[in-house]
Amino acid sequence: MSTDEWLHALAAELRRRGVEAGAVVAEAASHLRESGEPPLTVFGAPAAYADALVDSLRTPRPRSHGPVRLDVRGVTKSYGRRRVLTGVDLTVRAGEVAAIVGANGCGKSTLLRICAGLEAPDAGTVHRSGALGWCPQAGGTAEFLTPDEHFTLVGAGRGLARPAARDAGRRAAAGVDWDPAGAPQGRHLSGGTRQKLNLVLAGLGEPDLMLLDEPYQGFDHGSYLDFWAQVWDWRDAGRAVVVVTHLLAAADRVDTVLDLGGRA
Ligand SMILES: Nc1ncnc2c1ncn2[C@@H]1O[C@H](COP(=O)(O)OP(=O)(O)OP(=O)(O)O)[C@@H](O)[C@H]1O
Repeated sequence: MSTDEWLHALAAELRRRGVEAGAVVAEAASHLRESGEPPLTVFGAPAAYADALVDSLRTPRPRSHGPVRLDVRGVTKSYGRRRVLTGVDLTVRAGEVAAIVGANGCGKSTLLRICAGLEAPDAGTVHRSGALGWCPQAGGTAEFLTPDEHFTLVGAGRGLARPAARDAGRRAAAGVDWDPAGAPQGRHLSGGTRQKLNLVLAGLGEPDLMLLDEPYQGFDHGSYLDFWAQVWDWRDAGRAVVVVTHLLAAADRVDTVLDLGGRA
């Protein structure tokens, strides 16, 4: 069965089960592109994978009773005449993971930037508590600094001495299958490796609230799985994590799915 045939079959199986197929199929397609492996090896038969997805969407996890780290109320945002967000609410507590999902252009990154305080909403409020870790979708690294220099610089801002920052950065990098020791300046890193650097920087100093905008772009399949393992570890350590993602396959394990729907 070719990848296209498998994806069509998955879409049909999901629709048959009453699940909106678009985002899930796009996610599966992106995995398959990255992994280069046959769909039957990665996901198994379309019907069985659709069953597993539907089951996972029905399994609620007990909610955390930790303190609220992010509270978004009635956030509305327009660019010119174009309304991007309308009355968005989101609450994330310590020990919880929230996923922000939706079609390309529906406002996921805009919402995350507003949550990070990088942009102001037209209406509504955002309250954060605790230290913030931020991983943008792209950019965020310096062309002329090595990874170790990034760790030192960002670590200093978070109260870490130089050796502690470097060790923490290298340890976190190993968690996504990357060894940054002796790595070249940012401008010479591949796109996926730059994203690994961004992700490691977001987690430096163990911030209470992590805002991650599709942080796994360019990761190979193994690093992508490592990323989610890292997210569950952060959650279990009591951190609040918000991930912008197309990856509804992780919906069984996140505490909140905020679906911003179709294109704004
Ligand atoms: N600074 C800006 N000025 C004008 N329009 C903007 C600005 N930032 C975003 N937009 C528009 O707002 C809409 C939402 O963009 P946003 O990047 O938040 O979507 P998204 O859901 O994150 O998309 P994707 O899944 O492709 O990353 C898009 O139409 C985008 O072109």
